[in-house]
Amino acid sequence: MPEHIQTFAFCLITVALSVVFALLVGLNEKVFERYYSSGSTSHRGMDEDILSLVKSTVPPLTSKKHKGQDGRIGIIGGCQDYTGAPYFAAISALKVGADLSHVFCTKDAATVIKSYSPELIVHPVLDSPNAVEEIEKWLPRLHGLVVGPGLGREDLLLKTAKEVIEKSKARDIPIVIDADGLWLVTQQPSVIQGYQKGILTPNFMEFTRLYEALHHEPMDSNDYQRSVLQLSVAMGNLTLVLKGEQDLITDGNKVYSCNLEGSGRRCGGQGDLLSGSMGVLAHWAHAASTAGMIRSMNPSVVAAFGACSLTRQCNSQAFQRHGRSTTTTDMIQEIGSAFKRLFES
Ligand SMILES: NC(=O)C1=CN([C@@H]2O[C@H](COP(=O)(O)OP(=O)(O)OC[C@H]3O[C@@H](n4cnc5c(N)ncnc54)[C@H](O)[C@@H]3O)[C@@H](O)[C@H]2O)[C@@H](O)CC1
Ligand SMILES: Nc1ncnc2c1ncn2[C@@H]1O[C@H](COP(=O)(O)OP(=O)(O)OP(=O)(O)O)[C@@H](O)[C@H]1O
Ligand SMILES: [Mg+2]
Repeated sequence: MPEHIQTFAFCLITVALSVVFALLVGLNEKVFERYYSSGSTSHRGMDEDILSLVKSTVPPLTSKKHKGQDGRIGIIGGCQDYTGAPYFAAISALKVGADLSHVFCTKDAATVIKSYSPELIVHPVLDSPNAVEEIEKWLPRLHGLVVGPGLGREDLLLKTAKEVIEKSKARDIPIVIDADGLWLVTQQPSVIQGYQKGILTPNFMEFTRLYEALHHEPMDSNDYQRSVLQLSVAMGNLTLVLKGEQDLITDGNKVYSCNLEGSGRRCGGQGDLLSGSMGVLAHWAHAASTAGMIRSMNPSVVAAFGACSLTRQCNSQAFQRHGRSTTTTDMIQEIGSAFKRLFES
């Protein structure tokens, strides 16, 4: 066969093989997409869609606003044993973009928390005899509440937290429940059951306790997605975030998985950064939803996904600088640039 015909045949076969290969890859992607949209949803396109929804909820910075308009967030927590957790949550809320951050804690925790930062407004009322009245006075001025970081498990403090949750629900305030607030929910699920502006952020142990309290059987550790769906439904389609290697987020309809790369560093306090940021993002998402700017997704799920992505991005950035010595304080220093990268670019 002449040489030019041989070359032509070779090119033809190469082109044909490339076309077949491209078709197979395309088909594979379709199957992948179908699989994920019917089960847990986590792939780049979907992540970007949710992140752009989060972006759309971020209020613009303009010279026309007054202090407080972008969010006044309250943290219920801080007792003799734990002063770091409410501080981490409250300062994270500010760093994400809330204008004011209030901490309602016990008397002996207050001076300690104030001394960490002059930016926080600290109310030493949580163990006072009229604690609920003292906190209730502030509720009309709050846009979001985070209940639980460093709250402790004393009955009296949990009772106060419960009454504050009830009062906040009556005012339609978005409520994130974390840490010892989840201990309360495990004892009395009805305190938040069915509240559409509520979000629970359990770590693995907190989730296990909640699941077993509601389902009266051990959870299936081979299928966390199913367990998280079941628990959300049992809680009246409440938004849940099961934190871990992947953060699983659901309102009982679909499970979204946030697996943006963090690092292998698991220092205490990362969960507090998450719940504090979520308090702000929940306020922004519900405000955007009321204004008709989010229609396709539950605003609580949007806020949860945004806060998980932000926490993991902070973890990754802090780890690049500090490696094994990374602490939550280092992560908090990254909030500004992580936020910009995820939500303002
Ligand atoms: N600096 C501070 O003041 C801090 C205080 N914290 C407070 O400490 C209190 C107790 O919180 P905890 O988170 O310790 O709650 P728990 O007392 O329920 O303990 C959970 C335990 O589960 C373990 N765990 C987590 N994930 C696990 C997994 N996948 N498999 C097995 N074990 C797992 C953790 O190591 C922890 O010991 C809360 O009030 C919390 O806010 C924490 O937020 C950490 C920082
Ligand atoms: N294995 C993991 N890999 C990557 N990121 C993780 C992993 N575990 C947790 N995270 C991230 O850290 C965040 C906090 O989760 P964590 O389980 O540390 O909460 P926590 O136990 O409540 O923390 P805290 O010490 O503040 O109470 C999660 O939302 C997630 O973004
Ligand atoms: Mg925690």
